[in-house]
Amino acid sequence: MTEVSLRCADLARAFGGLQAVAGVSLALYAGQVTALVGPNGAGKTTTFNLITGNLRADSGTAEIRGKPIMGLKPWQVARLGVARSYQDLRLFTHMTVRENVLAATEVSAWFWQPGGRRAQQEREHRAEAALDATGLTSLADARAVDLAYAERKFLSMARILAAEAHIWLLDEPASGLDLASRIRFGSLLKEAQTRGVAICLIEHNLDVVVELSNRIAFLDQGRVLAEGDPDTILKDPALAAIYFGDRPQEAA
Ligand SMILES: Nc1ncnc2c1ncn2[C@@H]1O[C@H](COP(=O)(O)OP(=O)(O)OP(=O)(O)O)[C@@H](O)[C@H]1O
Repeated sequence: MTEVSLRCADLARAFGGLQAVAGVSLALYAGQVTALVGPNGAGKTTTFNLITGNLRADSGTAEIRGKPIMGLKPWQVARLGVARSYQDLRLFTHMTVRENVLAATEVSAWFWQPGGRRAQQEREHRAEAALDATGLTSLADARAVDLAYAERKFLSMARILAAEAHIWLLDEPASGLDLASRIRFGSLLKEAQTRGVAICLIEHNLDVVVELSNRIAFLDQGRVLAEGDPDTILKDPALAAIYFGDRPQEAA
């Protein structure tokens, strides 16, 4: 059986009267891509926020390789090996591409480590490798704000790579990418899978989901309605009706 990298159970979070996440249970496996699929407002990004400590859960549990993480701060979760990307990318727009990637390497620089030249060189080496893997080496000295859209998406991925995390939570990383860029993106994921990274992908484009994911967790109204292999989930007419906004109860 494949190793479980992250497991959460019964996660819940309300915003006032709105139950955004209503008892989500989910496992992410080493070397596998799990796609979180569901209509707008289903609770996908909020689930990420609960896992990463960006939001506090009202209830539920989560653990990384068996270590409980509920209540930890985002930086503490990051140090347990979770890297996360955002829909709005959250780059340091006025820093250079290289500086953006170097900043992401600091997550694994433990505060008691002697800094020293060697540690610095190791971080620089990781940053250069991430730039190379994402095709950004020639743009390393450009400011993030001056990059084209697809290049910004790849910069966000370079930051993930440089963090050397074993769990990646990616919020719509392929949205707006053309086919060639999507293929490049797909090969980054494949390479990470071979290294045992557990990847969770929020994705609206079902072609991308089929291309890249091993499993789907289908969310609706804060709940996982179904989980399984992409073929089975995407062929389910009831889920398709929900996904495309055609619920039977809304038809009247
Ligand atoms: N900080 C917040 N305060 C109030 N309501 C929120 C907050 N964050 C999310 N919500 C609401 O919670 C629900 C779930 O939002 P969430 O962003 O998790 O959905 P999603 O599945 O990621 O949607 P999308 O696919 O559109 O990004 C939505 O109704 C959203 O408006």
